[in-house]
Formats: sequence, structure tokens, C-alpha cells
Amino acid sequence: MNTTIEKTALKNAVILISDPLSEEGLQPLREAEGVELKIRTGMTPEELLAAVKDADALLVRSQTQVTREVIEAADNLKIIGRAGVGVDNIDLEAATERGIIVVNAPDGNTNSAAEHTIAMMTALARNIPQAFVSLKEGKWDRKKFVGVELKEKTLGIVGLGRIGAEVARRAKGQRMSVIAYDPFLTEERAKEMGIAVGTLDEVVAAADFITVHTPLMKETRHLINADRFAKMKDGVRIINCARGGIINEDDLYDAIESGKVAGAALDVFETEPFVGHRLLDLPQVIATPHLGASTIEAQESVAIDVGRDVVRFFGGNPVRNPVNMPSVSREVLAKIGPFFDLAEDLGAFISHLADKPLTEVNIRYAGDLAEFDVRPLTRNALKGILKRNLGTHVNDVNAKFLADSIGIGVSEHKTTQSKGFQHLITVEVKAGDETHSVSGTLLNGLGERIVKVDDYVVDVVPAGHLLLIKHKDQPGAIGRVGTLLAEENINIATMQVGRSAAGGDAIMMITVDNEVKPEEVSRLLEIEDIHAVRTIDL
Ligand SMILES: NC(=O)C1=CN([C@@H]2O[C@H](COP(=O)(O)OP(=O)(O)OC[C@H]3O[C@@H](n4cnc5c(N)ncnc54)[C@H](O)[C@@H]3O)[C@@H](O)[C@H]2O)C=CC1
Ligand SMILES: O=C(O)CCC(=O)C(=O)O
Repeated sequence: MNTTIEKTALKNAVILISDPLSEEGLQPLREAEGVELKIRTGMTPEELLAAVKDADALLVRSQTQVTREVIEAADNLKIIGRAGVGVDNIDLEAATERGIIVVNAPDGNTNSAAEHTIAMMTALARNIPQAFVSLKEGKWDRKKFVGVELKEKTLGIVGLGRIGAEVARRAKGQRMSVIAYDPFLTEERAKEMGIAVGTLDEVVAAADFITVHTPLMKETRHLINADRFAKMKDGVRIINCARGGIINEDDLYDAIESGKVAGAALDVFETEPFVGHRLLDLPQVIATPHLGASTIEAQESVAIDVGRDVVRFFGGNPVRNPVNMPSVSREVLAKIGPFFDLAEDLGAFISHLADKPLTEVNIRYAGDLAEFDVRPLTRNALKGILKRNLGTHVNDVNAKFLADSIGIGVSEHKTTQSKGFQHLITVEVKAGDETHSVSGTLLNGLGERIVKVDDYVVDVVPAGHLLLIKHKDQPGAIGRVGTLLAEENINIATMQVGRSAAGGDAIMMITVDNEVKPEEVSRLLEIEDIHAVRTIDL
């Protein structure tokens, strides 16, 4: 029986911390019994490969590059915690393939990053860093550093997620007009926020200042490039406190040199550390070394958030901020959580019914369950199906990935019609020309029940050693099976019989106290009218 995540004792878990994390933030981990914290910041890539070998958890900020090589070098790794938002420094595909869950801390640094963006925009508008450097050099130059006001200027925001939205609120406080582009931004939400919405090209064309707040992904790499600079107003100012790479740095350099762009404020860069780059030689560029989240408050908050998720994980509890598996709200989890084991057991059960390789898995959720996000249940069902052949390295993180990679099509269906049950899960598999299905439910106070196998209605607890026997509905068949099992000293705990029609095809579902061996299965198959025997160990 499993919960959402494989239960792993927290005791003796080795937690490797490879970037500086707030000491206060590490308290949840320090307080967890038996944890060994290994704090090794500033490692070379080779040192990291060696240090990660025996780690159960790896906690990072943005500096550590968690590459496929790192993930493959980690024999025990189960969870990677990113104390911050962006996970572009983690090879998510490699982590998912290995069944390693990745969690982040998406909320803890929103405020700090938004404040830093506003600080950078203001500093850019008023040339504050350049003026300060000049003053330190003993010059009292007031003419050179005449700036522009923010008031009544238009701020274009690309990516209106957590940070983008906070920046919008603050910019309105500066009496700027805000126009934003985000694929998920609706007119209604924009109206509620008192901002305008536009396409990316409309936003870049309308803005006096442009700030980007998207993740770095293949779709957003070089989103702001020479073509986009050409569409901007002359004298536009650019701010990037999100990720280097969203703006093409070479194109930005050219746009500043040509006078199209009046200045840029950069906190993040395509390659970090960003030292000695020609962009830094331009007087119109101001920069900070990735400090958006570097406040006492944000660092404490993100470290606490990932620390708590690691503790939850090793305690066998659902994590709050998974990146490579669906996250569901606590309310939904409360509703679907009780069905995790049932979904996995139905998957495990049906994996014994097909002889040929599976090509399709269809999972139907009926009754109350149809109202909820059931993706975690689907993953559990897939885990149950796949672990028979793929073993224990299948878990909720990689079950869907593994199914996809071996070409099994997976679909989810929901209906409120549940054939008299309050909730019903049906797992159907297709394998060559065979189709099998099993339906199960949770009975109040009685736990899991399998209520249907293929076309046969049954009432079986999916646990222990089960024998599924397909036979012809004939007098004596049941007695002969009972006699043979007795001869083999196999005790029957429960027995269920189902049939399509009198004298037609029928099944026996027998729970026995001990495992049934292959030679005993062969003897059962010798009984007349028995045409299939499956042993199912759950
Ligand atoms: N400088 C720093 O220290 C920090 C940087 N960050 C970075 O800031 C960025 C934003 O973080 P959050 O707001 O927390 O993320 P978020 O996930 O809340 O928001 C990202 C938004 O970008 C939108 N988006 C995705 N693709 C887009 C596209 N092609 N065009 C326009 N919008 C698109 C999404 O719909 C989403 O609304 C991330 O890159 C994150 O890594 C976050 C914290 C600190
Ligand atoms: O860890 C940091 O300080 C960087 C934060 C960041 O870039 C993020 O959360 O995406």
C-alpha cells in the first residue's frame, strides 16, 4: 500500500545543500529527527558529482547546475528542492525519468523580485548607479545624469504571473499606465487590475519601459530579439529581473549602440556569473548580480518552504510545490487522497490480466470523483500497472513519463453516472486484440473493493494473494478447484463467483493465504472447463 509518494523514512536521509540557504530557513530540516545535513556550497562540478552520490535530497538555489550527469551520479536521490522559482538550472526531464521529484518555492521571493524590478526601473530612469560612480570618482556632474519620470509613462509587462502582477500593482502606484502580455491574461483580469492587455507586439510597441517576467523555456528564449527591438518606441528602456536568455544579449547590445534602446537594467544573464561582458561596458546599462531574491525575508521564506516540502516528502506526505508532477490543492487532495491506494491496486490487479504488451490505458472516474482533478490518481493507477514489469523504480513522478516512453496511450474520462456507487474507478487496458477492465470503489468503513472484473460483477478485497480463474459455468468446477487447492495445502480465505449467463463463461476470484506456485497453476489448468488461471499478488 502506498501514499502519493513512496514512504521513505526521514531517518538517515542525507540532505546535500549546494548553494547558500538561509540558516533560519533550514530549521524545519534541522528539527527533523535523524537527518544528516551536508552543507557544501561553492563546489566545482566534479566535487558536486562526488558529493551527490549518497544524497537522498539535494537543495539548491540558482547557482548549482543540476544536469543529467549530476542526476545520474546520484544513486539515492529522491527529491531536488529549489529554494526559489526558476528551475531552468535543473534537468527536469532527467529527474522525471529517474522518478526524482522536484519541488520549488514559488511564492517566497515574489515580493523581493518585484521590489527589485521597481528599484532597477527607477535606478535606470534616474541614472542612479552611474551618478553614484561619478560622485565616488570625485565629480559633481549634474547635467550628465538627467533622467526621465515614470509618471504617465507606459510600462509593458511580458509575463503577468506572480512577479509580473506585483510589478503591475507597484507601477500603478508610480502613476504609470500598464499594458501586459501573458497567454493566460484575460480581459476580465486585466480590467480588475486596472491594466491594459495586448499581444506581445502590441505591448512592446506601446511601452516606454519593458519588463519581462516569464520563465526561461524554449518558447521564451530570445523572446525579445532584434525583430522585437525594431517594433519598440525609440528610447525605450528594458528591465530583466527574470532570466537571462529571455532577451537576446547581442541584439540588446546592438539596440543600445544604435540608440533604439535608451538603457537597460539587468539582474540576470544568459551565462552567470556574468563578468567581463561587453554589455557591462555600455554606460546605458546598469546591472546587479542576480539579486532579485536576495533579501533576508525572501531567503528565509524560500528555504523554509523547500525544507518543509522535503520533510513532508520523507514523511510520506504529499508535497506542496511539485514541479514535475501535478500539484493539487489541499482541498482536492483531501477528497482524492483516500483513493490513491485503490487506484494503484486496480492498476496492479489489471497488469496481471493481459498477456500481450499494453498499448492503451483508459481510466474512468465516476460519481463524486468526477468533480475533481484526478491526475494524481491516474499516476497511481499507472504506477500499479507498470511496476509489475518495471519494478520499484516506477513512482508517481515517472509513471506517466514511462508510460509515454513505452508507447502506452493514457486517457482519463469522467462521468457522474456511477452505477449506484458513490464513486467508482475503472481501469481498462488494451493489449493487442484483448481488452480488460477492473472497477473498484471504497466502501464506507470497509475499505477497498473490486466490484467488477471484465464483465463479471464481484466483491473482492484487493489485497494479498488472489487467484482469478476463468471457467465454464458447470456443476463441479468450483468443487474441483477447492479440492485441488486443499491437496496443495493452499487455504482459501474468500471465494467469489461471477458468470455471464447460466452455463456460459464464468470467473472465480479466490483469496488464498499463501502464494500459488506455477506448478499449482499448471495443475489447475488441467481441470476440465478451466481455461485461464491468473495469480495476482497485491
Ligand atoms: N531575479 C531573481 O532573483 C528572480 C527571478 N525570478 C524569475 O522571475 C520569473 C517569473 O517568476 P514568477 O512570476 O514567480 O513566475 P510565474 O510562473 O508566476 O509567472 C510566469 C508567467 O509567465 C507567463 N508566460 C509563460 N510563457 C510566456 C510567454 N511566452 N509570453 C508571455 N508570458 C508568458 C506565464 O503564463 C506566467 O503567468 C521566472 O523566470 C523566475 O525564475 C523569480 C524570482 C527571483
Ligand atoms: O536563488 C536565487 O537567489 C535566485 C532566485 C531566482 O532566480 C528564482 O527564484 O527564480
